[in-house]
Amino acid sequence: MSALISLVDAQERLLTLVNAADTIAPQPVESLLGGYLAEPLLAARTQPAADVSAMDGYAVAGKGAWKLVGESRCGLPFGSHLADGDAVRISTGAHCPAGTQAILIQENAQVEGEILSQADGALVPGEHIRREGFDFADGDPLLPGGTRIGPAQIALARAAGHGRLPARRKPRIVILECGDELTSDPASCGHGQIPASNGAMLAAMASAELCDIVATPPLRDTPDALVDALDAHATADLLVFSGGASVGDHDHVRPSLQRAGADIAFWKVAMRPGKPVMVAQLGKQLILGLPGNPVSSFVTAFHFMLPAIRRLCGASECLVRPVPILLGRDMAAVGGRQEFVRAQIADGVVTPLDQRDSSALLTLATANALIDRPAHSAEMKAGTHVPTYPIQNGGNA
Ligand SMILES: Nc1nc2c(c(=O)[nH]1)N[C@H]1C(S)=C(S)[C@@H](COP(=O)(O)OP(=O)(O)OC[C@H]3O[C@@H](n4cnc5c(N)ncnc54)[C@H](O)[C@@H]3O)O[C@H]1N2
Ligand code: MOO
Repeated sequence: MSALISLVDAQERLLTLVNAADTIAPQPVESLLGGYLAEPLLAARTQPAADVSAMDGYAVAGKGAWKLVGESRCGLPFGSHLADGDAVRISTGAHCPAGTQAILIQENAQVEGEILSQADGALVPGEHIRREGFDFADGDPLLPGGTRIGPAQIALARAAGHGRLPARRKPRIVILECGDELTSDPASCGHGQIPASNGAMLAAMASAELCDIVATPPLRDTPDALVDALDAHATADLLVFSGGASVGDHDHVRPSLQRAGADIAFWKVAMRPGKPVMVAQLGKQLILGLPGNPVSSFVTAFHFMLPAIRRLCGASECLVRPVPILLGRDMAAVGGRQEFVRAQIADGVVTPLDQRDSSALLTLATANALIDRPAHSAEMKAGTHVPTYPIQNGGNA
């Protein structure tokens, strides 16, 4: 039970334990920002619904000069067709009347009274015309289920005729931080106490996903407090413990879970920081035990809590993939635990930060990336590409 497993095996194991939450009644598309499509998105209309102009100018039929016979505006299409020698004033996005052969852009046009002629440029048949359905047609499959819903997906869904979409119940995530030393009010720490900071950090990380988050006041380091917390939150989809994950006299999370009848899927992963991370199941409930050191909590939340929440929310891609970025400084060889090194990306180069202690929050808050150094990997020279996870961690963006 206490042998270290690799991160990749641990994540695979975790994701086999989690199912997406049930689907519920369709919800307004705008309310699904940050969620995932519960079903594939199909077009319920054709876009554009007719041939439309891509430029402001004139829709013309035949060779010029032309007689101006009307106007086609957005929302008010010209009601008739163009005969040879006819033209209509047209706006960007307006329907091209039947019979339109080309769009004469207004910069190249000359109008005298009702007569339009070409003053400049070339008139290419079909140019500046967006054909009916070139973006998508009614019934087309647009996006697969499990796609993340961001601003562009919201716009696409609406353009495709959907004001509401099937949705999933928001999973309920409860965050529990354990430690006799923790105080809720950072401004009033007694002797031997420190401000509780992991719970707020984990809740902030989880808030990137469309879930209901309950952050509780710090728990005492006692088995009774843990058992009471398990009872109190029995209906949550995911319980996230921070602290009490290791082997000390006051680390009660794993033994308390075992006593409560939970199955421990794994405890201890070959990673640094974050080794004592634990995943368990109690009935249908998933339980994560994250190590208390703040940077260990952050890194294990990044690799376990967020993927688990994404799976509950119905994501098809739950794991973030690292991107190769040019290394700014040599890095030493790595031992038996995969390392995640706080780093800064600037001007396309990633530079590791010196402080590696897993309690050092300042370095975490200064970092905008984690460099991924696989276990047993050799020394890396500056100028080579290193797998890197950009992290949402404040900053200017
Ligand atoms: N003999 C061993 N000792 C330790 C081992 C080990 O293998 N053998 N593992 C070390 C590693 S690695 C880590 S990481 C830590 C994890 O410890 P716990 O999960 O049991 O965490 P705690 O002991 O409760 O706390 C550790 C540290 O973090 C501070 N902390 C805890 N919770 C919070 C919070 N919510 N907000 C802010 N800070 C918090 C706590 O005060 C401690 O300083 O174990 C090593 N030990
Ligand atoms: O997570 Mo401990 O992760 O090595 O300080």
